[in-house]
Amino acid sequence: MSGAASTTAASAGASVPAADLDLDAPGLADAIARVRADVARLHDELVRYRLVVWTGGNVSGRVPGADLFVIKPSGVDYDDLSPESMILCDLDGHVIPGTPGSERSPSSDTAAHAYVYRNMPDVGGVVHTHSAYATAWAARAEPIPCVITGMADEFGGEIPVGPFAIIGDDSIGRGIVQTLSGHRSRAVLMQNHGPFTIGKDARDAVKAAVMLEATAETVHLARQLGEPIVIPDEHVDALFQRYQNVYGQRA
Ligand SMILES: O=C(CO)[C@@H](O)[C@@H](O)COP(=O)(O)O
Repeated sequence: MSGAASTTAASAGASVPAADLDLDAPGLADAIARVRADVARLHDELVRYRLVVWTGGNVSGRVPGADLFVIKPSGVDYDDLSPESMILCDLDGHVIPGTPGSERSPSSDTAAHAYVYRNMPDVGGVVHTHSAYATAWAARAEPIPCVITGMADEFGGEIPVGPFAIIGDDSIGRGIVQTLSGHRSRAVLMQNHGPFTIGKDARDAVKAAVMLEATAETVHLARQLGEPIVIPDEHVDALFQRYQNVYGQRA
């Protein structure tokens, strides 16, 4: 396929530029197949948790060890998404020609996802939705204050707002990276648009999108009853540390 070297990037520690990859090398081919399957399947979670209407949201996942990611085609019904219809891109957001799905246009937000992968090397998944409550906060450009423990657990503080940005070029990506770099939150409310979430992989970014919407709804409801009480920083820190390091099952 593309590139001269037969690097099995998935098994290598460092990330290998797309042009140097042999996409048919077994390790890399398996890694791409896994990410294609995960990304296709995870769109069902957006529907299950009612984070999207029609085709208005997207999931992508980085291919471990390679300068590649997988994203959905633009405007295709979620019921019609399959691993083979996912689109493989390099980290400049260019579709890799000759690969399954490459005959279709990738998501309108491909440039934004690519910018995040280029500039946040630890990010392995990106999600965008227009989920109702989070988008309502985004419409007001108001950060969601940290007033419930579940939010401290998951996001380590308030959910920040990113700038207004035009769809289709780097602008959204720049806004996401600017806002989330050095921030504990894995979610940003892009002004007048909606939420973008990041994670260590695509599933983790979907989890952040689900938790964000629940948070946005609960804090909105709390505000109908009066002014919610902001959790002091030292408690937020303790909750975040416990949830991130102790909660759940340890390997
Ligand atoms: O936010 C927007 C457009 O406003 C897009 O993310 C959304 O409609 C989904 O587009 P794609 O189907 O991923 O191209």
